[in-house]
Amino acid sequence: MKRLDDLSQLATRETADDIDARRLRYVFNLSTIVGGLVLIFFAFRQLGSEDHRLQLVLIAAAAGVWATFLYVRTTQQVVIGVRIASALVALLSLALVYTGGLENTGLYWVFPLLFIQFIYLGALPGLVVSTLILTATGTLLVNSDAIPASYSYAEMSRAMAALLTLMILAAISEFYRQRSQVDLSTRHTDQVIEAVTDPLTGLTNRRFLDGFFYPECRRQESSHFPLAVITCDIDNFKAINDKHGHQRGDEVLVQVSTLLRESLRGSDVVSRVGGEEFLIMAQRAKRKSAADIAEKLRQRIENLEIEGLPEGISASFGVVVADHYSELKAALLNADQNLYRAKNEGRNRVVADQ
Ligand SMILES: Nc1nc2c(ncn2[C@@H]2O[C@H](COP(=O)(O)OP(=O)(O)OP(=O)(O)O)[C@@H](O)[C@H]2O)c(=O)[nH]1
Repeated sequence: MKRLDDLSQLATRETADDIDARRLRYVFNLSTIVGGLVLIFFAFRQLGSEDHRLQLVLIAAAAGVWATFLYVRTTQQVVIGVRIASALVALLSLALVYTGGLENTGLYWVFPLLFIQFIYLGALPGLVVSTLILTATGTLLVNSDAIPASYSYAEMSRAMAALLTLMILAAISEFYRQRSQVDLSTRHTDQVIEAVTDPLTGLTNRRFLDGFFYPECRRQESSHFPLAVITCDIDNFKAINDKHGHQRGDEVLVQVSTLLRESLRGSDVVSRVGGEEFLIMAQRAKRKSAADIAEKLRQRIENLEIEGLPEGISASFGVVVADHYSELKAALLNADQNLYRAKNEGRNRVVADQ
């Protein structure tokens, strides 16, 4: 199970989380840059006005969103940036309702600003923040005599009803968007796991090595190297199949796979890379311990008791240690050559580079 957890982490890393984080980053960048420009545009349109309150609000909001944009550019803290932007947008919404905005159109601008809360925060936090904004807006409108803006009763009641409807629709839409994204990501993860898992033994396969493990070795060189590359091949497997049948042969493969998996550390990678051939990658292993690991495995396979196979089985091993990622390709070839030598020298043995 642990193996599958590791795989699922690897499989999801490039998909759901990253794609959604990218979506949020794009929306944040676009909304803060364009939003700031729109605010400045309206602030300039207010130049002639005697009341400078709205102008100040618009300029302060533009400065705030641009500063948040710069903060995210330098720190890469998109989630914090989005929360700050959400707070600024909430304050701007209330300031527009309070001042009345340009020619008393403040209430209309609350619509897009409320919608942005859902894009920034998602369904539930968006609902909480927009409920607070609507409550505060309602409070200001109930006390409309005490605020500079002047709205008619019909305008206020229609705006509140429409805002409430928008909030509910936006929450439902965002909720289902998030849910379908989780569904898609789970489906994708399942497909990736299936593609990189050998169906007979449950071990990882060559696709896992090529698609995930080797790239990970390149990215995180220090946590993988020195890397012991151990090739393992069951001896005379064709004879086992011929004598005991293909099904018994399959059982041998399953038992050897379980033995390999259980004999190694959770961080070691065990893959079935051919019919009766396995590739083991022991991370941060020393030259001597790599050969010892292979020898331990050889002995355990030799002592494995398999029902209906009284003569038992054996396996040959080729071992090489790669100190750096640049040596990995050559190490894989050399490990194969060592395995070939082990077969030629009589099988049931370990051949390791000194
Ligand atoms: N039961 C079973 N057999 C398989 C599977 N995949 C490959 N094989 C068989 O494994 C056998 C491998 O035979 P060879 O490559 O000649 O190797 P070997 O007999 O083990 O001989 P050495 O490797 O030289 O010791 C072939 O007969 C394949 O048909 C599988 O999934 N299940």
